Amino acid sequence: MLSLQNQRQPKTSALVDDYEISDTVLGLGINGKVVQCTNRRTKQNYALKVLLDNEKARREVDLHWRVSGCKHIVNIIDVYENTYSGRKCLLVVMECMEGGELFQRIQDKADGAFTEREAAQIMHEICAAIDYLHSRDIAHRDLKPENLLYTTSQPNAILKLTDFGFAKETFTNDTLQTPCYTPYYVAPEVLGPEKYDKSCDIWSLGVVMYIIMCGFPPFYSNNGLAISPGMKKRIRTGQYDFPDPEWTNVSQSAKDLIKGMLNVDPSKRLRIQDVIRNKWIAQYNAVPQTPLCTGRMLKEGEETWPEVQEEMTRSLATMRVDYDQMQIKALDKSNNPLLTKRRKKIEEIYGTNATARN
Ligand SMILES: Nc1ncnc2c1ncn2[C@@H]1O[C@H](COP(=O)(O)OP(=O)(O)OP(=O)(O)O)[C@@H](O)[C@H]1O
Repeated sequence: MLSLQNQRQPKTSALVDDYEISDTVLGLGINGKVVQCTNRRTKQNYALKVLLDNEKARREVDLHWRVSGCKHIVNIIDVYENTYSGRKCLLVVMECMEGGELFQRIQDKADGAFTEREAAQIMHEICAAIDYLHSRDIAHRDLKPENLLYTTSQPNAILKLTDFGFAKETFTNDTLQTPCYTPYYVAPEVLGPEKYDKSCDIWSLGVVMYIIMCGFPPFYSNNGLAISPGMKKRIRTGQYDFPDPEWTNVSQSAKDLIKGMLNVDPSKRLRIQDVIRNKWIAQYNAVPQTPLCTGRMLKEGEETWPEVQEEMTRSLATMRVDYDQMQIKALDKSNNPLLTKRRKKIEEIYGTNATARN
């Protein structure tokens, strides 16, 4: 159930009255196409994402809209609720990110032109987006290369995070949203551990930073199959290294930061506050200008890049499921008397499996 508080309402007028939809496809995702559209009055170009209107889509739009004010998050301009061939759709008009994906831009740089300091600046921008979200108790849960886009192809372009399809409010627990539950009386910590969802974003930050520094991922499957059992084990046990020669000149501070973000235990993993306070991020202007081999390695691995993306997508999906289950277990084990009382009441109403619904 979505809170109506502060929730903006989509327009019910026809989108085509205000925007002309073009044939230019900006990107493809599991939820459909993102196409270019043009404001009829201002002639400005925008990106249009079409979603089938359902509860999941409403949540995506609501959360994305709420955090649209952040400089490092793709801005939502307008949302329409229109019907096409009898199907209700949500039409999301966003700023058009003409600069394309982060890793394409790094790959396009001349060999040796990309330095550790630039890498730190990029991480600083991505961390600003995650900090904005986490401080508002929202976890993105789908932070991956293709969701990091540049405003333009100019040198001063801004890097922004998009795609809130898996975003989640970290203090809302569906299991407790029953008529007998009054949220105003309950302290946030009573609602259960919210750390798992946020720690998923920190793991992604660690993987993205690793790739930014060297041009290949920390975990990959040996047999070419996306997320093989071996790869899953390596992720779970934190088996990755910093091989030579790509990592030889990279600073120890950068490696330590990655280690902190890829800690296998989500409760020991760094939090976004630790990350943004880390010297390598906070004082990115003082990071050494050591040339990195990222561009060359990305070029060399161009053919396998779709697999790298696929693997990260699957790893995140696995992690979301695992963490949701850990969260439910942690809730079940909680000794908090108020929670126990509520759980008993829920069980009286819905039966014994009620607390496992999510
Ligand atoms: N505002 C934008 N400007 C330009 N291109 C965009 C914009 N938003 C999305 N795209 C492109 O469209 C692709 C798909 O968008 P998005 O990730 O939002 O859709 P999705 O269906 O949720 O995808 P996914 O499969 O990643 O979950 C992006 O990877 C990107 O290439």
